[in-house]
Amino acid sequence: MQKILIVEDEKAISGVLHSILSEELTDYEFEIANDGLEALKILEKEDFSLVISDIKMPKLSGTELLKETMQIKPETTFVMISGHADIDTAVNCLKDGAYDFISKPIDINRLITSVKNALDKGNLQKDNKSLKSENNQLKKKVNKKYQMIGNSPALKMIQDMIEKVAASDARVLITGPNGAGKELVAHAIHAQSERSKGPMVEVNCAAIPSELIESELFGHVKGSFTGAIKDKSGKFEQANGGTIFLDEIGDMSLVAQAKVLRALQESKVSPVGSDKEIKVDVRVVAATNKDLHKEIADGKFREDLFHRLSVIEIHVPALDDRKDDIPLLVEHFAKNIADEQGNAAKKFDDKAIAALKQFSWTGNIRELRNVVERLVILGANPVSAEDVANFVRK
Ligand SMILES: Nc1ncnc2c1ncn2[C@@H]1O[C@H](COP(=O)(O)OP(=O)(O)OP(=O)(O)O)[C@@H](O)[C@H]1O
Repeated sequence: MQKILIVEDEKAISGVLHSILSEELTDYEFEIANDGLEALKILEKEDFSLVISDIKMPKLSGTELLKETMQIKPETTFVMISGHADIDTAVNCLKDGAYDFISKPIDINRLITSVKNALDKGNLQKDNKSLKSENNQLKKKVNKKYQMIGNSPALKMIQDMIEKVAASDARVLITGPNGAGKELVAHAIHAQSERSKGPMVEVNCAAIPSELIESELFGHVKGSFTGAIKDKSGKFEQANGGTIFLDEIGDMSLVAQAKVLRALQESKVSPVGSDKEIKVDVRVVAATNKDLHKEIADGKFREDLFHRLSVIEIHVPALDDRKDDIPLLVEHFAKNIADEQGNAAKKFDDKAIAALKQFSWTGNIRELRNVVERLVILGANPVSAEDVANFVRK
């Protein structure tokens, strides 16, 4: 039950306040202190939704009580009660953090309104605080999922770039071989940006047949082609206010590239079969494992689209080019796998790590994760170089 503290040296007044307010506010518990010092001792031990305090009191005045409480429990809401002579002091109390003051003789209606408003404000602040902390916890969880492990200079440079580009709305092209972490970079950019409040919509351009990509990206209206049985929104519209991640952009047909180019130039999309144009506010992040310069030279990728997409280019190097990241990645994956299985994480001894560093990782980090999982299941604890020799065929 939430509590209200009444601080008043005149027992007759505290008694009246108590009986009026306890009748109005049946959901609250009341406590009475006879002076500021007694109140401070109570406040040090317990939390109150509201303190209603007289200003002029022996031992510790209401003003001093307010100041002391703001030091230890700044979230406490105060309503001050002032005599005629101390109106100026009451106004100063507002500057020191009190919510309101009521002058004597007390007008009952004014008292009840002020107390109810003060309680509402306190509860709103509490809700706001708990929503903020819930939001922060969620963000931390998301950020953890897309955490980029490693301390090689290459990875540190990528992390630094992510931090910088996340603060902007610039389009980003992420390049690098399969399994190197391009998708992770895209998620990290979104998660660290202001747009993280909005959606992150992923499109795997290689997985969508070229005749369907336009409808997938921009939506369609009912009847615009066989199979369009109802209106459907496209991925650009779904990503409004957030980020669209165009994965494997190098595999998109030239026809689809032309349409994406138009959407990027105009920040508008037209659903298939409609002449309506929809304005969208979307940040575009694209990724490819192809060498787009070569694709352009071969006439397979539009140069104008390349320039639109690659305002910032982040290259994620192959794991073989940053083997220094292997020890931390192994430890990270071993811990993740143990968490998934509800076991304690297995250790890898130095020789096992050295053996893993000897390999060539053509499947990059994805392949390393699979190998760690195999070794965690099949190997001893700690996982040894013999385990690596026995269970990893490369
Ligand atoms: N630095 C890293 N730290 C931790 N995990 C990583 C890191 N880089 C990649 N991973 C993990 O490795 C796997 C492959 O990464 P991701 O899917 O981002 O690669 P990709 O380059 O997008 O691959 P593809 O081109 O095949 O789509 C994922 O499980 C990802 O979480």
